[in-house]
Amino acid sequence: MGELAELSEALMMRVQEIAQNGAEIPPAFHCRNDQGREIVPPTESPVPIINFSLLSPSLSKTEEGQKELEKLKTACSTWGCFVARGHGIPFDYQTKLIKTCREFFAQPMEEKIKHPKTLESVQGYGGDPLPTEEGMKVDWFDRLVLTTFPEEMREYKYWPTKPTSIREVIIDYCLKMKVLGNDLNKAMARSLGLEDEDCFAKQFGGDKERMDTSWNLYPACPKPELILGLRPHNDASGYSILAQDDLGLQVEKDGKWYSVPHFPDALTIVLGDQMEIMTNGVFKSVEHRVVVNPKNDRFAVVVGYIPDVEKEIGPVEGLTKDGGAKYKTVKNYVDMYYNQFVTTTKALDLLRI
Ligand SMILES: O=C(O)CCC(=O)C(=O)O
Ligand SMILES: [Fe+2]
Repeated sequence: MGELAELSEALMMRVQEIAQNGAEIPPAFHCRNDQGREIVPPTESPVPIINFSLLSPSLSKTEEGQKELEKLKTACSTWGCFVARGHGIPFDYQTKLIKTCREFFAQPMEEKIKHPKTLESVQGYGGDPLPTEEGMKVDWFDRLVLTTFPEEMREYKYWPTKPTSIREVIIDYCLKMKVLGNDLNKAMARSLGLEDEDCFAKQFGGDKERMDTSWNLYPACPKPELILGLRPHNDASGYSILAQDDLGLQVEKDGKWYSVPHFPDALTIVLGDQMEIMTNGVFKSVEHRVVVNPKNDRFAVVVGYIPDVEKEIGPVEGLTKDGGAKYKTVKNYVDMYYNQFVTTTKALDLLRI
């Protein structure tokens, strides 16, 4: 078998199957390394919790509103992450979303691989290629990745049709996240005291922002101390909005791993590299990873909120007054990020001035 064919075949094998077969965990998954960092449990985790409803512009002059904006600024600049409650997405709606995600992954493999990820694209159903050579390490998860907005970027060949509601659920949820993203862009600008509260929205491209969605399944694993659902990484997005059905996400701060607390009604916002660039380093792109549960499968629906690929982004004017720009401008950072992924130099480091 040729190398490419072998790799394609490997792409077809899924972590879910390995977990269901109950076989030994292949050594390629043995990649957990806590890097000597203490792990702070969720019950003691100080990861900030923001009440989104208090970020509304109508409250920004009130004491409560001011306090929450201040909290948002501290969360984004010291943690690069926060848990959002009071965001207005009904709890039933979120439950339905996660249910559809579970239904998708519960289908037989023949159904799911009708729209597989290919070697050319990160879109479709798949995950990390299973190793084809010695020393390759892989994460313990399967995922469905799709670009949902702008509409003209959709490639329906990667979009599943079952369960029957799936396309509608994906689009409708991303539309809701578009509204939330718009509100968050404004709130972040207000929290930084920027004159133009649309400065981030403009960088995202107005209505042309890109939104990628990733539906992640982390099968239960009897040996969570050996493996990672997702190895430490920073997101290439502006920020990612996560709905999860369980604990597992950890963020790095001051050399420790902090477990992100889980509330079924909450969404977690993880700041990516492009928000760090746009805020001239005031907000922080946060390193994060996922640990796996020994008993239960874990599901997460991630929406990457990303600047328009045609748009040049860079530090916003109001944040370069003292000391100038710390980052170069860049277009289509996501591609740059993935091109750098296999090297030792991070894409963000190439843009630092
Ligand atoms: O599953 C999670 O909680 C995090 C997922 C994540 O970090 C990602 O998809 O980039
Ligand atoms: Fe991530």
